Amino acid sequence: MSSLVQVQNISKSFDNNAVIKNISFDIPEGEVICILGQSGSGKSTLLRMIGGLEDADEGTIMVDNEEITGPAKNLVPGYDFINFVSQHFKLERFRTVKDNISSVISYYPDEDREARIQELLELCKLTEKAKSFPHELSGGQQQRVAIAMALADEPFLLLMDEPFSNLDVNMKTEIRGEIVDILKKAEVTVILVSHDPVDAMAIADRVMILENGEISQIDSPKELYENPKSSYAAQFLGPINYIQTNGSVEGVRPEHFVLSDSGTHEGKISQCLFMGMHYHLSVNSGIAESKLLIYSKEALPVGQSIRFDIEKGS
Ligand SMILES: Nc1ncnc2c1ncn2[C@@H]1O[C@H](COP(=O)(O)OP(=O)(O)OP(=O)(O)O)[C@@H](O)[C@H]1O
Repeated sequence: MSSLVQVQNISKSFDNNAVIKNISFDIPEGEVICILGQSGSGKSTLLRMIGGLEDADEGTIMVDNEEITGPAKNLVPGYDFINFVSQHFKLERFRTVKDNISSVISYYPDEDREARIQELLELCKLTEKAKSFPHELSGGQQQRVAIAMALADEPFLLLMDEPFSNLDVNMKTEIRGEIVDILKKAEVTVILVSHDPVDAMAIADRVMILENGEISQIDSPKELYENPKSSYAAQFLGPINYIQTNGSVEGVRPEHFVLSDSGTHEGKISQCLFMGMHYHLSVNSGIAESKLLIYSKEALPVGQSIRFDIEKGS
């Protein structure tokens, strides 16, 4: 797979405050990559520079072999082959779903436009809603219209800035699945910015962890989750315990502790909390300085001694 996006030695400061610090990475064509980081880590700034909406101080950005430059060099910032979807997507209130999509490609010849609209309605599961107005749609359906509009003129690159942050938790889970489907079928290259690790793990082929304007790690979600290279990356993706083994410290996710009467390790429960899917046990153990977080299917009494093994999958 060839690289569609090449970012080389990009830096950006605002008021002498370095926000992006000498970042380089490539994105292969067709990949969905998620930039994950805390608030203020520079995610949106990086995305906006890739889209040509913000000037970089140093470095180069290439998309499909074309150099991307910001507003300082472009009278009309942005590029035809790069589209944005943000949490503040706007649908025209007095236009139907079909007309909203159609407005993006009004310059297509009639026949091509109609064919493309039908394709997008089908891809985004909106065929039944073609004649509906935005206020007649659920938040998830509106989100899908926004994505159909962003895909309408067949961009090479789709940039999504926190597209799910206005949706409630239940809706988000459903929409996440639908969006994964749409993006994969559309075969478009996507950069998604999020501060939610669940978005990243569910949607992305690769995840970039951005820490204070620097890349902390880029890997597949599974690799990042199982083998984080820093405690920042580790904690970002979910709870992790640090245990001492053979003189070194190792990170172990709670689900890798398996309770067993004949387990190798021992500990004492200091707290047991019901968390829905399982109980969270806080456990004092000689193998860790801090309390361990261990999952249990059943409630266990505080003060009880337990034994457990560490079982890491491949
Ligand atoms: N136009 C600007 N002028 C001055 N400072 C800015 C500007 N844009 C961003 N910043 C600053 O740059 C830093 C990074 O901002 P950015 O929006 O890229 O972070 P982020 O990781 O996307 O944060 P969030 O998740 O909160 O959106 C912040 O400290 C922000 O205040």
